[in-house]
Formats: sequence, structure tokens, C-alpha cells
Amino acid sequence: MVNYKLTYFEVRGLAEPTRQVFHLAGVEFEDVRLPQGDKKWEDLKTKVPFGQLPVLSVDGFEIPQSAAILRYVSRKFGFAGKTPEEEAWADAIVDQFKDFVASFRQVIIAVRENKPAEEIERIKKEISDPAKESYFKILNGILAKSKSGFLVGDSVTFADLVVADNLVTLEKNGAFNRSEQPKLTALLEKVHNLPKLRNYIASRPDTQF
Ligand SMILES: N[C@@H](CCC(=O)N[C@@H](CS)C(=O)NCC(=O)O)C(=O)O
Repeated sequence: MVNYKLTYFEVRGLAEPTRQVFHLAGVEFEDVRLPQGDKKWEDLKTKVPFGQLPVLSVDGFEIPQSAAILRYVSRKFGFAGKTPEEEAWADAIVDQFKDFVASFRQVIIAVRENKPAEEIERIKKEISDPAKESYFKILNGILAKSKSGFLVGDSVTFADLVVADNLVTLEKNGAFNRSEQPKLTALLEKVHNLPKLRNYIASRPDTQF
């Protein structure tokens, strides 16, 4: 049996879609969640391939970078799309998600740097709000044409997991309102009600990110 160990911090963040692929596939893995500020991290940081987490160890072979890890497990367990074209669409949606997240990073940095509230509001209005509008429009357009209710093809892919988990984060941080987004809400609920995910979602640690 292959030994999988996924190491990350005590949040959903960049590791959550990969955790969900393991649950969907019914494949056992060690889900290591280091508490923020854990002293172990100082030492581990010098040892992991790119000095950051998440890292997936596969029988001791370490893979860094969350997107590479997620694609690797999704391909291996059948959640990457059923054809090269579906795989390309799953990748495209995740790339679009990354563009959107980049717009939010500026708000997070401004908050961290204790920038005045007006400055944070300005960044939101000029960068994050239009980016969210465009991202939601793209996703709604895809879902309007989807027969399955999933973003790609007729079954769940890692693109659905990435988008759904980000909707959770947006909702927890006041940037996603279910009553305003029926299609995205249906996607989120569809993913969370997948029989192999339902129990995990209900029992996982509740975190802001
Ligand atoms: N592009 C990388 C980013 C990884 C990253 O930023 N990891 C953060 C946690 S979300 C980290 O390891 N922070 C601790 C540090 O840099 O010391 C990925 O997607 O895996």
C-alpha cells in the first residue's frame, strides 16, 4: 500500500482540495496539520523542497506546490477530467481562480500592513470587486451550460473542489452571499453533498481560511 502524507497548516487553504480528493477516492492518507506558530515548522522549513507547505510525501518522495499536488492526486484517482480537453478546462478554471485570488491578496496585504480603512476600501472597489464580478460571471456562464451541474464534464473534478472551497472562504469573510448566487450555491451544495465528502465536510475543523 502506498503511504501518502500531506503536510500543511491548521487551515483549509491550499491543501483542502487535495484532502478532499483523498476522501473522494477513499484512499487513506496522513493529514498532518501543523498549528500556526508551531516550532516544528522552523526546522521543517529547511527540509521541505521549496521551503513552504503544502507538501505531499508519496512513500517518502516529496512533491511541493499545491497545484502540482492537486493535479497529481486528481490524475491518479480520476478527478482531473476524463479527456485531455476536460483536463485543460479544469486547469483553465483553476488558473482563472488564481487570477481572482491574486486580486484579493492585495486586500489581505493592506489589512496586514494596517493600512487605513479608506485605502482598503479603495483596493476592494478598484481591484477585488471587479475581479470577483468577472470571476463569478465566468463561473455562472459555465454552469448555465452544464448539464451535470459540475464545472467540467459529467462528474466532479478538482476544479469543482477548488471553486467550492473558495466559496466557503469568501462566505466566511463576507464576500459571497448564497441568496445572490443560486448557481454557485447549487455547485457548493452539490460538492458538499457528495456521498464520499459529506461526513468529512461535517466533521472537519471549522476554519476562517
Ligand atoms: N505557491 C505555493 C504557495 C505556498 C505557500 O505560500 N505556503 C504558505 C502557507 S499558505 C507557507 O508555507 N507559509 C510559511 C512560510 O512561508 O514559511 C503553493 O501553492 O503551494
